[in-house]
Amino acid sequence: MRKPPQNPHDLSRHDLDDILGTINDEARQRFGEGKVADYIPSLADVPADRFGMALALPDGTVHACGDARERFSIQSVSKVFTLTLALEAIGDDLWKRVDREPSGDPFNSLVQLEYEKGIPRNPFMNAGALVTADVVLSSFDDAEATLLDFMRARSGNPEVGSDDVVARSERKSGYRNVAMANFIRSYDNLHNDVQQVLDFYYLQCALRMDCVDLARSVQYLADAGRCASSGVQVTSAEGATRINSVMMTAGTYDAAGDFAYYVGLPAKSGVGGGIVAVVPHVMGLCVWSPALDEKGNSLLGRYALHRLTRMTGLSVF
Ligand SMILES: NC(=O)CC[C@H](N)C(=O)O
Repeated sequence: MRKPPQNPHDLSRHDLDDILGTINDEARQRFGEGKVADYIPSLADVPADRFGMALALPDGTVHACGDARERFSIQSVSKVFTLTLALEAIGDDLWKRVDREPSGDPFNSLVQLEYEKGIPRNPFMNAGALVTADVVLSSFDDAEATLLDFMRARSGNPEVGSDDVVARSERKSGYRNVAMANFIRSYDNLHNDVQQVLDFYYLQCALRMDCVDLARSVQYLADAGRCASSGVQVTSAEGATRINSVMMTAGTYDAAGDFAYYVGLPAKSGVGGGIVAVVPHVMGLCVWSPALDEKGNSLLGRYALHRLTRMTGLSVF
């Protein structure tokens, strides 16, 4: 077994390519495990036997393997970026409307909302992401254009866009999200029209990006808020630390404890099979494989991040 380096900076570029190659080979041997999400009809057609992984360093270089250039529906991975926009727009006032505690419940759970009077547990469960979406809608004249510009600048890819077919499919089948949004509205914790909030939320979830785009997009969280693709200071060093901490405790829903245990990195998953993760001060990462485990996280994505932290010694613990 490879001995973890004493210092992450001891890893050469050759080592990184080697490690990605090994993980890619191992992951492909496990195709067939897990199940592609089918509750959003247009996601059900995505082939399960795909695996890609990419990592982006602060100097702008990227290492990738497998299907890292195949685009997929980023779904809840988008919640990292809307959280960043909302925090930049209204700062700590956000925490009056959404908490930052782990939920221990599935991403689409409604159960705590009534006890907690319409204040969602964290910005990464659907309920919290709807409130965050509402804040973004109230804060920018054209929230959709702001989000698209943000994603294009972070990824360095001007072609990033949202997939209308997926957004419409979710609009048709999103009964739970409709219930949740109306319930939150009944506590006055949504300020815009409910349908407008839902439509913005579906648009953000339906963004299509690949692993390289997404590794580049989260890299600012690994470099004290500075985005290598654009040279922009996206958030302060403190802002990046805070977002990473919420990813650590709530980014993978009721599997956050399991991720801390096996992976040990701030991470955010989506039901499209993508997971972004951050090695603070070292790199932004994205892994994608569409088949999910029973908690709704990519099964091979979790495996790959586990292997990466074990092979490199890079974990926050
Ligand atoms: N965990 C996810 O990726 C869920 C996002 C999905 N759009 C939903 O609202 O159900």
